[in-house]
Amino acid sequence: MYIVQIASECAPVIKAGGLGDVVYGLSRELEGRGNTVELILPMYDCMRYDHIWGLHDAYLNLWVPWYGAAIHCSVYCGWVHGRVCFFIQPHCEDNFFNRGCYYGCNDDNMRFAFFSKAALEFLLQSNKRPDIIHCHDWQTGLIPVMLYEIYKYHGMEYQRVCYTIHNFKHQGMGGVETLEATNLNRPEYYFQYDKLRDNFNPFAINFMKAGINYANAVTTVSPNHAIEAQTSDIGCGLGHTLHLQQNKFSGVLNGIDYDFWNPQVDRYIPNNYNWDDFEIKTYNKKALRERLMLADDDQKPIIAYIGRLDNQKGVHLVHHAMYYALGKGAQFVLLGSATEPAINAHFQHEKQFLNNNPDVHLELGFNEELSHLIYAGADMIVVPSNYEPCGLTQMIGLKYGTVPIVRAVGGLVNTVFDRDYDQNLPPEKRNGYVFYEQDNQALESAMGRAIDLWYQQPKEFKQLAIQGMRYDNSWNVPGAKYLEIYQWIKHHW
Ligand SMILES: Nc1ncnc2c1ncn2[C@@H]1O[C@H](COP(=O)(O)OP(=O)(O)O[C@H]2O[C@H](CO)[C@@H](O)[C@H](O)[C@H]2O)[C@@H](O)[C@H]1O
Repeated sequence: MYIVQIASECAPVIKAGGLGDVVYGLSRELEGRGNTVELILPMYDCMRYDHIWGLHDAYLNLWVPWYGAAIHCSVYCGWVHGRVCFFIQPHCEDNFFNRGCYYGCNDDNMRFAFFSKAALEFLLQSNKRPDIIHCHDWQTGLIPVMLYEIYKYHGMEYQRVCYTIHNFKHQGMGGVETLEATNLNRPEYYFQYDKLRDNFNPFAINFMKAGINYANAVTTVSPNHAIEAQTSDIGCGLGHTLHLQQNKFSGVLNGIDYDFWNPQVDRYIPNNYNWDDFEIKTYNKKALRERLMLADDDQKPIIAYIGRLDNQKGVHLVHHAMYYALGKGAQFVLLGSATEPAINAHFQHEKQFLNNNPDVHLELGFNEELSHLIYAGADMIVVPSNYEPCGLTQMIGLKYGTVPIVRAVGGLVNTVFDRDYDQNLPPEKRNGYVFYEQDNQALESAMGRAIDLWYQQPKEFKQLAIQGMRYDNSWNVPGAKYLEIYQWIKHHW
């Protein structure tokens, strides 16, 4: 099959979070199974150009219709760790992707509406006719709309769309101007509830709702989250839309790329290891302590948090986890970045306050290399999310023998099984600790059990970590599931 992925991120060249990992990892798996896969991405000024090989011009005169005129774009092509990627660079005063950031601009909706339009225009003009267009999150929600309302009539009638939602919280809103800019026009048509009109704001069109209504198949990133999104407020107002479209909606658990996230071959960690030489992990722990200038004390476990610092991630519990760990005599390492000024200020303040404490380190910012050392060096990783569509950090933790302590939401439920209380799996299949409520006591109940096991029954703790390492969370199974979905939409629509 010929598959084109269209997204706003692809790790490691463009990565703000888990979306980037998934776009890269899934593409690699699909290619490994004999499919042709290409990616279309924005050409941001701030992406990691050092991860692109052989960047060359691929299509220099792409004219993208926009507001009744057209914007001149160049398309460049290069390899990102083996994946063929096309980068779209518009030449216009808006400088859509030369903003020094991936997201967070006031006109994000216009930036990505333009990107979606440009991606389709590139396919059309360069005569690319993939079997499947797989697009991701709100940034590309308008793609199936434009495909079926415009491009279908210009020679793209056989393309089918799979749309994957990684986070319902960010849906992308626009007004009449978005319809004008993209040449969709006809507000009286699109502003209907079964089309693009937002379920709550009658004056807005909703990009994600558009994607759900127009794509041939819609997925989210874990089976449990697919249920949550339809039946609770976690669908952020799209529950009803999903319910109406339930025949084409499902949850496919993400995988992680074991070429990149694998302690046996990871080139960012000083000592490679696996479950049969698990003791080597302690050298990474030592290296982590040295790197972050933590006290070199073998008698303490290291507990880590890695992730964006925002309300989704349960920041109040992240904060509590830090002090609870210290109170229990453990060390704590946090790697995270906050986009919200108040949350950023809070953790900056904590960092200063704890500056002289030899048992804690807060690294505020994005640091891919350091994240690998933390996964390899820590004993436990805490993921106390308010909601979590899938969650990759617990899966990476498992692979690195770093025991996850998670709240029972979203994909965390599908991947972490409580050592003491899981009812469905025998003890030798369990791999971490799970808590349910959103308060400090709930977090403590799980963290306390984990830390106590580390201190009191180290052999048992090691056994638990190794059981986690044996889990297969690779892209193997999810890759096959996506191919089934692609086949289904290719033959049934
Ligand atoms: N400061 C930092 N420095 C270095 N690396 C950092 C970092 N902060 C995060 N990372 C890395 O970014 C990734 C984050 O994965 P998450 O599952 O937390 O994704 P996120 O919530 O962004 O995305 C959404 O999409 C993904 C993918 O579908 C879903 O798993 C998730 O539930 C959903 O919220 C991991 O690879 C992690 O190591």
